[in-house]
Amino acid sequence: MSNYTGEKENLTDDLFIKRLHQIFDPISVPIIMVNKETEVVMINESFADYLGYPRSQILGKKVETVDPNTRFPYVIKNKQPEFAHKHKFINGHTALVHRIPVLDDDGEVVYGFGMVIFDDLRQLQQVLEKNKLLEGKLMIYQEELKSMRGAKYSWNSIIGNSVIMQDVKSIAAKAAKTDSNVLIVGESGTGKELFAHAIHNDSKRFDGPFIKINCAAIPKDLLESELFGYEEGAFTGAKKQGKVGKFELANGGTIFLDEIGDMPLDMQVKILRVLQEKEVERIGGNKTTPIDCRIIAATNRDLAERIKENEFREDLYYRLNVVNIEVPPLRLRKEDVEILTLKLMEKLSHSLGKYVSNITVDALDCLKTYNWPGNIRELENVVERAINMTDSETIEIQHLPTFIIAHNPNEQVEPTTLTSLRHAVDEVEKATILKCLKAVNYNKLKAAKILGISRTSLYEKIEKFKIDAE
Ligand SMILES: Nc1ncnc2c1ncn2[C@@H]1O[C@H](COP(=O)(O)OP(=O)(O)OP(=O)(O)O)[C@@H](O)[C@H]1O
Repeated sequence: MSNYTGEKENLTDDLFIKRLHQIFDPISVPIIMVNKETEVVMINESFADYLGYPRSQILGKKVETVDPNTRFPYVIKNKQPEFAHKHKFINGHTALVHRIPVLDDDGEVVYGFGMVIFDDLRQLQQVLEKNKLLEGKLMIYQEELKSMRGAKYSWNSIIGNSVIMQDVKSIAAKAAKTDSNVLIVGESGTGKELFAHAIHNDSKRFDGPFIKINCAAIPKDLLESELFGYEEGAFTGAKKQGKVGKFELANGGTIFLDEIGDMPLDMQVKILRVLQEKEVERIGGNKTTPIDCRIIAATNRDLAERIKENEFREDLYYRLNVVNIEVPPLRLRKEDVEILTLKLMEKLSHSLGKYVSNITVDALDCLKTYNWPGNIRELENVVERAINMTDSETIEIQHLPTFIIAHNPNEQVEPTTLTSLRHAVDEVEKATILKCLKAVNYNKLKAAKILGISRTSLYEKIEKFKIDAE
């Protein structure tokens, strides 16, 4: 620093000005310096071009004579800089300029420094418009990225008013407020993933990423690179630029290890290491990256059993199972079937673009007595199928699959008896049609209306059941 002041003091004024020109000429931004008498002592080529005069005609002249609108006299008098001021030049251009007084050690003005930061305000306008557009686009991408990386579901997405579900939700809500690892257990299709999303969304990490990996769906030899990533050229077939692993992607947020019970033992060891060391190392890499992410794991396997069979590491189990959430199967909360069915009808009607809002009591009773081995996922499928089957706004019993209609909760139905059950249904159908035909004096149009089927379909059934309809 002392060098800088010392050197400047040794320079003659002429040399100093020469140096300034040498510095500012190569710069394409218009720059000017005036002395305290507002005489131009330096003007770079860019500024001279901008004003449209040769430099020799400007140097040494009072700046007011070159540019009558100049505010340099005020800046020098008031010793106050003006930043990004709008200025109309004699050449008719409106620009944005800085004017800065240069003070000596005693605070007295020695020079005035000026530069044009935008030589055409229309350009600035365009830049601002472009920026606005880019900001808008950025917001859309950020939203998209959030929905791709983020957790979609909240507590409201988890439908169920049964006491058992209320209890599970309240445990999960408490877990959300801690930063402990969570293990969610329950049969397939019970909504474990919904719980994982809701916990993340209600946690302090809600703003961070939510990264899901299904440990059972990814081939064993790819799982490691999915979880930990790899460096360039780590193995044959590796992407040139390498790959970021799920743990790194989840940094600052939550990683959801779905189907953890199916994770191979060697990978369990590696996960345990990440949990203990809180850092990951990419395959083929030689540096570790610190990781701050919460783990939510889920499984439909009996982990205690897997531990006994030496298929799951006990130490990993304890690390993951800090908070345990057990999502009950649907058969243990049959009181939720009605609300779930209605909400699913609403949701699926919307996505299928077919408005179906009612379900008959018979059809609903049938759903309530079924045991739902596939849980809510199965109910979702059944409701979707029924919406597709119905021609009205109502789901009726005949829109449900036969295996649900045939289900008898008090009796174990053997597959072989299903034919006779179907036969029984046929018998009931035949008797009902016959009764109806008799009641309307064999008027087929009236009978079809009462039975809620088309005339063609009635004729087909008369034919099928060999009913004497004359
Ligand atoms: N309580 C619920 N309310 C509304 N929808 C639910 C509920 N539980 C589950 N679902 C729906 O059921 C389907 C299965 O849920 P989810 O994938 O969360 O189950 P899972 O227990 O994680 O299953 P798996 O063990 O097979 O991965 C999803 O479409 C989900 O939206």
